[in-house]
Amino acid sequence: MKKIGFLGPRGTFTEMAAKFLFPQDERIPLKTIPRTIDLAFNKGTDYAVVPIENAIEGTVNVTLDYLIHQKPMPIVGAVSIGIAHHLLSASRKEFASIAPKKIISHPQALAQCHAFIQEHFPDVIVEHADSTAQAAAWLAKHQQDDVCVIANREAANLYGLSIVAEDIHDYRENQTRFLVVSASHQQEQLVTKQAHVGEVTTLMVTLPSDFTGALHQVLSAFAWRKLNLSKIESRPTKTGLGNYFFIIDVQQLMDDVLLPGAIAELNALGCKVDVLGSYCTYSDQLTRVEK
Ligand SMILES: O=C(O)C(=O)C[C@]1(C(=O)O)C=C[C@@H](O)C=C1
Repeated sequence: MKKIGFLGPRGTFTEMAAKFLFPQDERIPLKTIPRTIDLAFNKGTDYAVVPIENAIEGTVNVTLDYLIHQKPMPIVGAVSIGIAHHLLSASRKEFASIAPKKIISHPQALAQCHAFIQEHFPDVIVEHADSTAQAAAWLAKHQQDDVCVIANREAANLYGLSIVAEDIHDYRENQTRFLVVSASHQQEQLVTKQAHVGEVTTLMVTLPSDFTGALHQVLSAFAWRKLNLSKIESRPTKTGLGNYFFIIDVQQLMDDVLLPGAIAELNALGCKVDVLGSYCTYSDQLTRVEK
């Protein structure tokens, strides 16, 4: 049985993702995303499952930055999970009669429900927790009537809280993509074939400084080879204002010809290229996106 680290406690969305990919394995809840990554890096777990991107709020910067700057590890898989947020209370009151002074949750969850909070509780104090389930566990312990948390149904059941408002995320199509990273395992077939929706190679490209049209030339190296890109994102190198690198997702696994050719072309332009992973992607929606 493998050991899977995830952002805990039990009842997080990350646990849903870990359970989906590793239903038979031992799942180990950890307090924060960095700690989850640390343990996999030190080979205390076989895999870490960490959130990377949300359809409403975008990249989970702490995951990307920590993986790049602190504990680099290959990405060996990714899974997208449908995300539904609910407002949870320790009391049994109806929505119309609650007046929370404070709403606690993970910053990503709070951001995904921003419009709901503004509309219904414009003066509420918003407090960050390490995860949605951690906020739910706190409320179950402290039983405060004037506090609500945002978390999922599983957390409501686990911690005995009631759902006072359902599906409070601001846009219906809410999904989060989670990465599976490992210091000890290669990419492998993680779940049943039906959940497999595609393949990705993630590259980190640092442009040479002061090179007019560099990004244009980088993109051309993929374009003329007909390599499809599904994401391009810039993040600061943390070496000075205005210094950025690019994270590029190419929609295919590493091959012998096209991707090595594109990388060689980028190197010739003076770019530094790191392959962060070449892996299969999965989804709980069970639909294969044909290329
Ligand atoms: O707090 C949780 O339940 C998590 O699993 C973290 C997390 C995230 O960081 O994006 C995961 C999915 C949702 O987007 C909200 C929160």
